Amino acid sequence: MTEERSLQVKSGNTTINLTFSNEILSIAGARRTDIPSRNILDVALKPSPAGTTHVDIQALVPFKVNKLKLNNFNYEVVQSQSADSWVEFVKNVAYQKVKPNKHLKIFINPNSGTGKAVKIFEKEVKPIFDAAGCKCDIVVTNGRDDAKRKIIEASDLQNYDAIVVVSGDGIVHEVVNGLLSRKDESFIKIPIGVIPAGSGNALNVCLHGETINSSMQHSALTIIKGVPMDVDICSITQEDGEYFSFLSQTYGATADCDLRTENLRWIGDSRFTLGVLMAILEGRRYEWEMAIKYSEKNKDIIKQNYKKAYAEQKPKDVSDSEGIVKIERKYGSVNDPIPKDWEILSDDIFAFYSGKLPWVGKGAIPFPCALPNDGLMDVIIVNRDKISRLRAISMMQKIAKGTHIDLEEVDYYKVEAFRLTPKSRDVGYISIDGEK
Ligand SMILES: Nc1ncnc2c1ncn2[C@@H]1O[C@H](COP(=O)(O)OP(=O)(O)OP(=O)(O)O)[C@@H](O)[C@H]1O
Repeated sequence: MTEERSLQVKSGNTTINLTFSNEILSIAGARRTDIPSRNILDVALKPSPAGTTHVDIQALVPFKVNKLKLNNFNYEVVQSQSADSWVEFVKNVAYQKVKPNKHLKIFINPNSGTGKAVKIFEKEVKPIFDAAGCKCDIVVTNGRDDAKRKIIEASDLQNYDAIVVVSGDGIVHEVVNGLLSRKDESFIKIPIGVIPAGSGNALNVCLHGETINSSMQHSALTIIKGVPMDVDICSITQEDGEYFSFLSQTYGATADCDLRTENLRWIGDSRFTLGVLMAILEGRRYEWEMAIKYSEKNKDIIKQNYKKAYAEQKPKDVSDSEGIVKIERKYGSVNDPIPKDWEILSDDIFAFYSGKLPWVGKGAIPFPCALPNDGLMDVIIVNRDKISRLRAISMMQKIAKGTHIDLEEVDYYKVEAFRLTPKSRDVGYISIDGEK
């Protein structure tokens, strides 16, 4: 319970008490009551030329279903001597756990999703960052790897409180890879925030859930007031070097549904569904060899462990977060011999999907037991000869709710590492975080 403070202000012809108690800003007698305090962005005092003092409150208030709207409240203050301390008090409570007035490095991909990222940022997001007193340094990316290159080359990263991407997961992937490719690992502690302007926006769905996934205002608020959390990053070696992945690694129909439908970008996220349907109807078969180090193979145990870990999760204080402090590479590289305790799989598959986070997009939660920092990857393997076309369609529908893992044709594992070798380079893509 926070200390009671009130400020007498005029609203039209009535005098009202602005109070801030019990983490609720209530405006007694005014139009609006019970505005959650966490949505207050900024409070300021403004002396008018005539000598009266006004208090300006900018707040994100609930609007329609699952939306927020930026509102300005302006009141004339009756007792101006208590106004300063009231404003200070409200600011302190509204930004209890996070730094106010953040300095943000922002990357906008103008070609993300349906190509509206710049407009979305200018109209829906920038006014919120401005209201919260954030300083925005904006880069509009000019092509593949531009964001990655700029992160590697930046000499001023220490000046920023967060890196924000206005894009899909592709620019998040580039930022992660840029940070981890820097020589000075100290800067990789910077939190990454996301405004979902792409087609899949998996990271944003994982942060906000599916219902408010498309609310730019919620995403902006998370950047302003969210507490950073730790997420494992996977290290991947291919013949041409090392990559880092925060989201997923996939081969088979699950990779093709994204990478073989790039030309259908204009239809939005339905292209992924269409892509899997095409793979099922064509009866695609993917030949491979897989060496895998399991951590847990039993689905029931995986589910129980997940429930336990989830129940024990506690909100963390911002100061607890260490960010990415050190890269611990446990399993050598692609040219090393396969360790003895790994198992080898070689039956043809329909899909292999490995992930660090539950959702890979709206309506697709392939890894319902994923924990962002358990040091393990969740893996699905669908054997080509065990699943019929009909069951493959049923599996696809069940992925929307994460119940596909109960199908007997679907293997669901927790793994520490794997090595994937497609038999032919002509069949199918390998996709890392949705990138080729
Ligand atoms: N100016 C640009 N023109 C074309 N492509 C760009 C540009 N800037 C960045 N890119 C590339 O666009 C690719 C896709 O970007 P992004 O992930 O933002 O959108 P998306 O694919 O629609 O969303 P999602 O990854 O969530 O499906 C990235 O690989 C990125 O490197």
